[in-house]
Amino acid sequence: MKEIVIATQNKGKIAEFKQLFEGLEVRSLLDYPTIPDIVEDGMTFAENAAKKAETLATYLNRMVIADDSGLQVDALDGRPGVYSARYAGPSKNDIDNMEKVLRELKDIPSEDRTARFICLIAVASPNQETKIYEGTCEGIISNEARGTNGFGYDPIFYVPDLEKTMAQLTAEEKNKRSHRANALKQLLAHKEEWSS
Ligand SMILES: O=c1nc[nH]c2c1ncn2[C@H]1C[C@H](O)[C@@H](COP(=O)(O)OP(=O)(O)OP(=O)(O)O)O1
Ligand SMILES: [Mg+2]
Repeated sequence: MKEIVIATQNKGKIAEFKQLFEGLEVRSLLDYPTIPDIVEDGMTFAENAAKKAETLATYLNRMVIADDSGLQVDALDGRPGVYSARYAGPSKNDIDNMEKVLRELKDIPSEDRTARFICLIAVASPNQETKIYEGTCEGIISNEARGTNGFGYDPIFYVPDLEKTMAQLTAEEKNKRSHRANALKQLLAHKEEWSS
């Protein structure tokens, strides 16, 4: 079976990529525990995605993809943005991160709680220019957490046309419309750019 390597330690992302890349063997940083942590010090999702993909591609001497993603809330001037994973502190706690967002939006009415998930996927290969693909997914920040599927900010991300939070969707439903699925569609639509 053909395999794809994804430079991520996030179990939620890994589970989604396993479904999205149905038929491929998906490997991740969890399969290479001796590789040192990759510091995400970029100013943009694209920089962080490229750094994660390039670091592991150099280390393994093969093609690697990486996903840098996060939540952008309009009423918070785009925060948590690139700091989504560590929004409430270095422990990267999903519950604390969601509580912080809900607290900051406490007095904001629902029509002003617009937000989007963003996903940048980088494809890096040794001695090749790194390619970047983007996907987004629009929603509203709910007043409270609802649902237990997915990961990260999914329980507070309400999808208006489905009248559910992302965490109330099945994995199949999320994978049809998520920022990650949309970025992957772009990647697959531009295969000629990176598959040489
Ligand atoms: O579909 C999603 N549903 C809910 N939340 C999401 C999603 N996609 C990203 N997110 C949030 C989680 C985390 O707070 C941040 C990603 O941060 P990000 O640095 O890309 O990932 P990470 O540090 O968890 O793992 P890694 O860097 O090893 O891939 O955005
Ligand atoms: Mg990260």
